[in-house]
Amino acid sequence: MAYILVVDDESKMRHILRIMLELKGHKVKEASNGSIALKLIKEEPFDLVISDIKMPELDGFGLLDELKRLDQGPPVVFITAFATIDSAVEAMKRGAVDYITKPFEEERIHLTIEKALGISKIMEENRELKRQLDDVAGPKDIIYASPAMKKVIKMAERVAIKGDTTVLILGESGVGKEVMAHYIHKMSPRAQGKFVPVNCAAINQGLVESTLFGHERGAFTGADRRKKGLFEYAQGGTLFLDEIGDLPFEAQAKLLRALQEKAIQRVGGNDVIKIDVRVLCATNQNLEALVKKNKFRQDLFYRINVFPIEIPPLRSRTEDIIPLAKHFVKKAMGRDIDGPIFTQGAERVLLEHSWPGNVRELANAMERAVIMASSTPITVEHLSFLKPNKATGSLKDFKLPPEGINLEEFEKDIIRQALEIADNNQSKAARLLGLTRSKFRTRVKQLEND
Ligand SMILES: Nc1ncnc2c1ncn2[C@@H]1O[C@H](COP(=O)(O)OP(=O)(O)OP(=O)(O)O)[C@@H](O)[C@H]1O
Repeated sequence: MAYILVVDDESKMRHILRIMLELKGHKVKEASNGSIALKLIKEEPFDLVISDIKMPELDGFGLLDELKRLDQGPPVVFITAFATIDSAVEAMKRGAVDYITKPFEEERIHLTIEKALGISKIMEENRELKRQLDDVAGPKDIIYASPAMKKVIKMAERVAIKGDTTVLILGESGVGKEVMAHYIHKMSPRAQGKFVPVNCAAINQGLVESTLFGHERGAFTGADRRKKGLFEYAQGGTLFLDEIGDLPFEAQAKLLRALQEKAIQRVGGNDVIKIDVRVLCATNQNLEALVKKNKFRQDLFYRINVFPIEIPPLRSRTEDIIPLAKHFVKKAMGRDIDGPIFTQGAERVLLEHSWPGNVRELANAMERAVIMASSTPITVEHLSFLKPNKATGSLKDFKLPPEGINLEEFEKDIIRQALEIADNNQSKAARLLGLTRSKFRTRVKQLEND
């Protein structure tokens, strides 16, 4: 038994197919065009779609294209009125798994459907395998939805496969530079090797070279044993040099040599040790400005700036805020969550905050909100520590446009916004507008009556 969606603008055709399919024990739903079908497919788990090609609004090919974009739709079998090779070939080229011809031959239809259902099962198994693979090899924790991040990820994936290219990851503090470095490693041919992150700003200045390149016994006071550095430790894998702008000047020369010669020497040693390590760097400083101030070597800057990737601040990719926030809430609660995670008002507060500390600030805020809320949905109250920019009584930034406004509509809109932020609590909404609850109610009533 399978769940099949029949899409045709002719109700008679849908009816004939429904009867044929139901007699074989399948469950059937009908749609009269591609748009309706698409909506249903997003809501329900169909095993198969049988669709006409020519239909008003969204035709069969359009539906197929949309399903491909969803990347998880059921397989599609087309119905063609006349068995012209052309439309059948076009259908298969576009990704349909098969086609049936009108007038229907019952036996052939059932054979086609059995075959298509077999393909459906394989597609589902493939998806499951891919999910399992992602769990093992891929970082599933890089969350994004914004076009800006999609572009960045695409670039990262493109450079990741070039397993030796140095990448410079730029962006404000907390935007996810380390997460990105890890992602590049995981998507690269070095994924089986180690990912070794090191924060250049956090290493004791005097020990930077020894930390990165290792030292021989007796190289300096306290070096009572030979020690391997992080470059050797990362052999075959990826070394991530975070806050590269803070690397001391002398160590920069040594790093440049290591990158150019793919070899290092331990501090106090003469042996040249070959290294097979990809270096990824990150900074939130302006390296060019540091070069001008003679704080960063120009030659090293050119060497590491081969492929810069800039991660935009969270405030300029607002589409990422809610998916990230939901991810952090689930993480903080340690489980999946049924039902809404945020109220509408809470989402609005999250979207309106400017997130100067970027994703890190959002992660910390969600941890705090979960403690305050203890259960979902999280409301505006649980986010009160975010202190939204409070509008001043005079609305200084609001300028009356020369063509004027409709004051009543404006007031209605402000009241609607207040209710949204207050999660429909009238007292809270009144407070947001500096009104008493009774005055607020009178206003609302007046506007409703107008
Ligand atoms: N796209 C993302 N998906 C999921 N988690 C993210 C994402 N981006 C950042 N994070 C999380 O936000 C926090 C900060 O990220 P990360 O340490 O990578 O930032 P950073 O830019 O390297 O910061 P800094 O400049 O301070 O070193 C981490 O807890 C990280 O897991």
